[in-house]
Amino acid sequence: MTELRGPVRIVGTGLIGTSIGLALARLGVVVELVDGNPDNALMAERIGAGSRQVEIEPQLVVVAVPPDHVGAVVAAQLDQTTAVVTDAASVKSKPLADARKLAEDVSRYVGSHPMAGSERNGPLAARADLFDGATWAITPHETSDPQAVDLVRRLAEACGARTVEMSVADHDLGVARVSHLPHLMSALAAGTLADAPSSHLELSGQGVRDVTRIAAGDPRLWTQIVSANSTALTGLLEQIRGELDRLLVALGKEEAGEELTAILGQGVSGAIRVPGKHGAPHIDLVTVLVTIPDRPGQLAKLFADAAESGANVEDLRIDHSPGRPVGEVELSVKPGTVDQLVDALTTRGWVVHV
Ligand SMILES: NC(=O)C1=CN([C@@H]2O[C@H](COP(=O)(O)OP(=O)(O)OC[C@H]3O[C@@H](n4cnc5c(N)ncnc54)[C@H](O)[C@@H]3O)[C@@H](O)[C@H]2O)C=CC1
Ligand SMILES: O=C(O)C(=O)Cc1ccc(O)cc1
Repeated sequence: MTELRGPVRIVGTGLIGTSIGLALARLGVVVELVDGNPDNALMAERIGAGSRQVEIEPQLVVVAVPPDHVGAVVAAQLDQTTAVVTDAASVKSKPLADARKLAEDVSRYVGSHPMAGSERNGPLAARADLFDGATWAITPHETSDPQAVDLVRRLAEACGARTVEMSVADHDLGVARVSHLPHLMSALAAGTLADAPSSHLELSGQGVRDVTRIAAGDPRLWTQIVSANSTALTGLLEQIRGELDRLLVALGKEEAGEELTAILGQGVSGAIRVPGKHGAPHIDLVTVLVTIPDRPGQLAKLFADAAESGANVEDLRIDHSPGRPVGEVELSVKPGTVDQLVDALTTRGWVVHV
């Protein structure tokens, strides 16, 4: 096994690069920060992700720049160092093809992709715990050196992630389904709100927030991501176009109940296959709804009371609309622990619904 000793050079100190730096800093690994925009490297240094000047040669270089630039930066780093080089781009075929055009030998390069991020960008959006419990894909190519693959796996683990190894092509098909298509659907749904009357937007609840959150991602970055994965996306979008036509026909019928139920049922079948947190299989959780007065300190009290119950809160959602005197907190717990949570909260005066 190859040990991750560092230094690790990060090229591209935005959301992902700076988060990797912060995660490695937790372990005391020496991190060098490089960015085409000096302000971003300075900001990343100031928030503790590493240092802009490191005298020792890197053991590993992580390229965390937008996909169109990855191949060139990877090739330059292979040329300038003797380090293993990886990248974090959301697509894997194009960076590899670009790097191969520019570098003679790409055996020290192994692509990778942390499956965690945010709709925000830049170093100020970075978090040390961004990858804790997340999946991180490692995508060796035909000539990747096995020791380089090992070192990249070590990087992902050091950042708190669990790794899955897959081919470059399979990765790009997979992310088209679980990341890029959902992003485009979110953008289309959110786009219809751009000119909506504010009286309609005032009706917004958690559902529309869930569906539109990722649409706020940087359009320039996402243009590069979806363009680089256009073949896989085209197939999926054609499938969706067929389903949209089926939906329109069903909605146009007077007695369309069964057809609509079938389409919505297919959605349920897909939704329950999305794995739960930490890559674990999906388990049915029970949601306990707690009404919470809009006063300082109430959330802290609720969490303390929930902890007293001994039930582990697996997921949490806060639905709070400004101007309303109360908000609602959803605590998701395993079915076996619902009663103890409800009892403990009710005894302590909370208004609880299951
Ligand atoms: N945003 C997300 O949630 C996720 C993004 N990724 C991938 O990570 C990579 C970085 O994305 P973000 O951190 O979100 O972007 P970002 O916009 O926050 O950061 C990108 C950084 O790269 C720098 N940069 C651009 N071109 C450069 C070059 N040629 N040389 C040196 N620095 C350069 C920019 O100045 C910026 O600081 C992308 O390839 C993206 O596909 C992967 C997982 C999640
Ligand atoms: O914001 C989220 O929930 C994401 O899923 C972020 C994300 C964006 C791009 C990726 O390549 C991987 C993850």
